[in-house]
Amino acid sequence: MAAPNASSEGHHVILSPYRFDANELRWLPTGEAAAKVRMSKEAAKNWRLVLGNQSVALSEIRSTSMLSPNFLILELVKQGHVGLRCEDESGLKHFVAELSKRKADYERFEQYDQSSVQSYFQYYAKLANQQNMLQDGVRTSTYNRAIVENVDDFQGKLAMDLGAGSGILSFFAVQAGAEKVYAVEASSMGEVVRLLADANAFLTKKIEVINRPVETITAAELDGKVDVLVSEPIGTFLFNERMIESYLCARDRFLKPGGKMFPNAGTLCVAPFSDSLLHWEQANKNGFWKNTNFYGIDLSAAVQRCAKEHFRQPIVDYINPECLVSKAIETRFDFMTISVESLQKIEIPFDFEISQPCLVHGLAGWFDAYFEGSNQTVVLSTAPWCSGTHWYQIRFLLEVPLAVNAGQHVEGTLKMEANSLQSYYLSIFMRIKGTDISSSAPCIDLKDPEYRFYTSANSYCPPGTAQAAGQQPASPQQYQQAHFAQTQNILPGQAFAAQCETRAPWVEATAVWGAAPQRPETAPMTNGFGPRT
Ligand SMILES: C[S@@+](CC[C@H](N)C(=O)[O-])C[C@H]1O[C@@H](n2cnc3c(N)ncnc32)[C@H](O)[C@@H]1O
Repeated sequence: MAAPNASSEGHHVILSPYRFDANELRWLPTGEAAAKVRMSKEAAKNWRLVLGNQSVALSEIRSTSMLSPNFLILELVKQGHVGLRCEDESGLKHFVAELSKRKADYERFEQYDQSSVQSYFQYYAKLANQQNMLQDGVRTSTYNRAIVENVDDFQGKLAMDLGAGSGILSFFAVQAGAEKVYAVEASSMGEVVRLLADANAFLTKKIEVINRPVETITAAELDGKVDVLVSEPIGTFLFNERMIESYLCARDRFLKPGGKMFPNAGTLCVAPFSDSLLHWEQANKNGFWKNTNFYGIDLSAAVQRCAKEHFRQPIVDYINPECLVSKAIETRFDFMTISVESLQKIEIPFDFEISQPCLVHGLAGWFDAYFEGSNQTVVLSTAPWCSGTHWYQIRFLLEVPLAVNAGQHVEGTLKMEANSLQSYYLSIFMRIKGTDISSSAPCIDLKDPEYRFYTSANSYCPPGTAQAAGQQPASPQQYQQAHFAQTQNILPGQAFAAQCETRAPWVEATAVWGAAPQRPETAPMTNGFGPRT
């Protein structure tokens, strides 16, 4: 489909090829070459319809159907550009400003790479993938508590469940006393919500399924604004999938003033970590490309590129809390107030005091989600010291680690930039405070993580967490021993390069701690949107 176009040429606004409802300034990204223009007869006097180089005042158009005394409905079925022209330039400016605001909502999925959108909804259309989320006991039970234990926010209320999936949060809302729940689901999983609701007598009349992206719903389709919005729009490192933007869009358009959001806030947490084994694993993944005689071809020219490729990948697995070498910093995002625009570029400055002499190999991250209800606050935490979830934790690696002594500070910034793959590119800059010794990770691709929990026998398994098939946790004690053997003689600010040669022996020793890696029984399913596995 062609890129959306709403350019202003003089007094013309050209809209192509979207269906367009001028009265509500509503865009439907259907790709149909037809336009629907709806506005009051009064407003229509000032507007002209432009088709190619012909234009006609809306009020003069005869081939219209009158749906109500107040609205003029015009259906155009011709191919090509369809537009409006206003005689009054200030009116046009106002129109264009409003249009741009509304356009952002309706084009949410148009702005993305379409193959990304397609695989995204295909993924969620499968029961197996909904089941994975439902069976994340920490996630589902926390949502359950947050909803059913905040009865005052649901009793007799009108609710919306954005991204209903199998419908579970809609059903919890009814259990908490909601009068009616709009279960909004863009994928064909909407059919399952209906199926399950009709199979459970207490749900059937209380659930209304809207099987479309929330961005395409109009207020007129609802009984009114809702009292409470529930959603699980959370991807890896909170923001992968960019579904929180749809959550904010639903808030702006459908939540009553003073209404509640479940969750109402999220915190992103980052802390520096030291994990030489992980770094070594990644640094050595380019081994194949060192081959100088692969069927007579020297592959080694690709070695550097291969290393960069692996360091661009965030590592998703559980983190042994002992790897963290400073207290985490938390950045709170208040879903009740933040804007979609504020999520396009996120910057997290940091200044960590390092607790022990170590190599800092990068930044570890996780998130918490808050449900601050009228009856009680419930927190869904994915921190390394909490029970594991399907989000695990995440680590962003520095290709060249920093050697830091206890008490030194590491300062810098984590930057996140939204991209058209419904995800983010991240960059990290870290410097030992008061020195010019720094390291950076310039382009990390949040959409393309390595699910190390499934690929490395060295991946950590927190107590009480079911291991992936074939996984053995590395011993934290042995790990720490080896780690400190490597790092105890580091001078303040000494660059890592000098340490490289001393690394291999103990890493080899640690590599045999676990059982030999085996393929997990079920290979992780992924659409590239985080460990929904
Ligand atoms: C993470 S799943 C959560 C499913 C379910 N609420 C649960 O907690 O088990 C997110 C769901 O939101 C749907 N979704 C994502 N963006 C959407 C949008 N803009 N409008 C409607 N549904 C959306 C996806 O298809 C997916 O089923």
